[in-house]
Amino acid sequence: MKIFTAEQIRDCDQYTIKNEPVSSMQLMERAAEACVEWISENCNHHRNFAIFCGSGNNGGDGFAIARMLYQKGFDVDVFTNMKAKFSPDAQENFRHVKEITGISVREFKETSGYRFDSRTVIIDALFGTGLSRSLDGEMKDLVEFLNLQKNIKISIDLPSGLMADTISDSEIFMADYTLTFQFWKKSFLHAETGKFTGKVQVLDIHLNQDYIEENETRDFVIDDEVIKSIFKIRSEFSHKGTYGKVNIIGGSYGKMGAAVLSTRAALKAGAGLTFTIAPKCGYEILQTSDPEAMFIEGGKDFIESFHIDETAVCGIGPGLGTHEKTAEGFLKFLKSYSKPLILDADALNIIAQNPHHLNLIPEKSIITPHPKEFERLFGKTENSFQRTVLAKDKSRELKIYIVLKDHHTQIITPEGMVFYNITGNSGLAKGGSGDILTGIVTSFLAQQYTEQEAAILGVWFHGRAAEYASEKHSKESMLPSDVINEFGNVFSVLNDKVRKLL
Ligand SMILES: NC(=O)C1=CN([C@@H]2O[C@H](COP(=O)(O)OP(=O)(O)OC[C@H]3O[C@@H](n4cnc5c(N)ncnc54)[C@H](OP(=O)(O)O)[C@@H]3O)[C@@H](O)[C@H]2O)[C@@H](O)CC1
Ligand SMILES: Nc1ncnc2c1ncn2[C@@H]1O[C@H](COP(=O)(O)OP(=O)(O)O)[C@@H](O)[C@H]1O
Ligand SMILES: [K+]
Repeated sequence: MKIFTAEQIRDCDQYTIKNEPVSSMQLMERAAEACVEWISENCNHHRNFAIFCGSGNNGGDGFAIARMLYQKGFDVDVFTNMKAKFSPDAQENFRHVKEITGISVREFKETSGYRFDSRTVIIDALFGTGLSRSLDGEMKDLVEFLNLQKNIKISIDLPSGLMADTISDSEIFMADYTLTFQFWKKSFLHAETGKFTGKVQVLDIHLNQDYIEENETRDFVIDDEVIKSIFKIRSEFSHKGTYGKVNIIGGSYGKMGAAVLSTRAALKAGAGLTFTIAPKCGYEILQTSDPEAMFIEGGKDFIESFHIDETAVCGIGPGLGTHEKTAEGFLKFLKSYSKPLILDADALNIIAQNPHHLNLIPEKSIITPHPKEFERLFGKTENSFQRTVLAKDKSRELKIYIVLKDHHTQIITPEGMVFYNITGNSGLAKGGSGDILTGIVTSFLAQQYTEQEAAILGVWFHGRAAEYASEKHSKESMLPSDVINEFGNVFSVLNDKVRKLL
C-alpha cells in the first residue's frame, strides 16, 4: 500500500470528487459510515459517546458520526466551538446534528464540568490531515484534559495534534484506536509519533484508484497485496538444489544459541541445504539441536576462518562475537568476497569499528541493524524520521538494502524506497528474535527471491509468525523458538492466499 503525504491525500480527495459521481458531502458521509460500521461492530461494552468536533472536515466527519451513532440507538453528546467558522461540509453536518433533539451540543469549555461516565467513549474529530501547526490555547488545553480521562478514546483519521508526515512538538491526543481513511500515514509508523494512535484501522472509502496508481511515492506499507505479489508457491518438480544453499556463520562460546536459532529458522523457512559455520565448541549443540543442518568448523571457541562455499548464500553475525581473530578473519573474507551477504549483529559491530569497513560490504547485501547497531554504523540522529533519511542516504551510497529493525521495521532500498512492516508485536522484544530474522532472510535469498523480495517477505513473515506465537503463548511468554514453530502456519495461510482456487 502506498503511503501518501497529507497534501497528496487532499489531492486524492479532490480528484475523487472531480472525477467520480460523488460530492464532497457524500465522501464525508462514506467516511463517517465506515467509522460507524467499525464502531458498532467492535464496541460491545459502551453505549455513550462524547464526540469532539473541530471546525474543518475532520469535525465534519465527527458531526456525521454523531448523527449516525444516534440513529443506531447510542447516546451521543457533541462538543464543539459553536461560533467557529466551519468548513462548508462541517457546517452542513453540524446543522443536521442541531436538528436532532436527542443529541446535546455543548461548547468545548463545558468539557471540564462534564461527567465522563466510565462507559463513555471519547471520539476525537478535532483535526485531521488539515492540521497546519502545533495546538495552542483552548485546543491544547482540551486535548491535555481529554488525555487525562481514563475512557476509551477513538481518533478519526489522525490523533489530533499529529501531523501525517512529520514529527511535531504539539500536544497530541492519545488514542486507543485510530480509524484512518484509505492510507496509512507515515507518522503512524515511527516510534515517537506512532505511540499516539493506539491500534490503527484503515478504512476503505473508495478514493479514486487511478489517482492512487498514477501518483508516485517512495514510501509503502507491506500489506497482503505486496506479499502476494512476492511469494512463490513451491514447485512439485523440484529438488533440494532448487531451494538453494544457506551458510549461517555465527556462534561463539556462550552464544551458540544464536547460531542454533538462526540455522533452524533458515531450515524451517524452506532452504534446500543448510550449513552452519561455527566454532568447534558448538559442534554437539548444533548437531543435536538442528540435525538437518551440516556443521563446518570455523575455529575453536570462536570463528577464525571464513571459508565459504561460493555457491551458498551467507547470513553472518548471530552470536559471532567480536574477538580480534574473528574480526580479522571476517574483514579478510569481506575483502575477497563480492556476492550479496546478509549481515547482522556482531558482523555489523565489527564493521562499525572503522568507517572504512563500510565500503567492504558487497553491493546488494542486506544488513539488519537494530537502532543501536545502526547508530554504531552510521552515527547518531535526532529522531527516527532523521534516522530513515540517513538510512536512505547510506543505502544509496553503499548500494545495499538496510533492514532497520524496530516495532515497524523498515526495508530501505538503494533506489530510496522505504517499505514499512506492520506485522509483529512486542513478544519479539527478546534476545534471539533478530537471529531468527537473519535465518529467514538468508533462506529466502537462497530460494531465488531477489534481495528486495527476500528482505520484505522475510521481515513480514517473521512478524506474522510472531503474531501466531503470541496468540498461543502470549507476548510475555512466547520465545523465539515458538516463533519458528509457527512458520508452517504462516506458509499454509500464504499458500492458500496465492493458490488458484477452482
Ligand atoms: N472531502 C474530503 O476532503 C474528505 C475529508 N475527510 C476528512 O477531512 C479531514 C481534513 O479536513 P480539513 O482539510 O478541513 O482539515 P482539518 O484537519 O479538519 O482541520 C482544518 C482546520 O483546522 C485549522 N487548524 C489547523 N491547525 C490548527 C491548529 N493547530 N489550531 C487551530 N486550528 C488549526 C485550519 O485552519 P487554518 O490552518 O486554515 O488556519 C482549518 O480550519 C481529513 O482528516 C478527514 O477527516 C473525510 O471526510 C473524507 C473526505
Ligand atoms: N516491540 C516490537 N514490535 C515488533 N517487533 C519487534 C519489537 N521488538 C523487537 N522486534 C523485532 O524483533 C527483532 C529483534 O532483533 P534484535 O534486536 O537484533 O534481537 P537479537 O539480536 O536479540 O536477536 C527485530 O526483527 C525487531 O523488529
Ligand atoms: K482527529
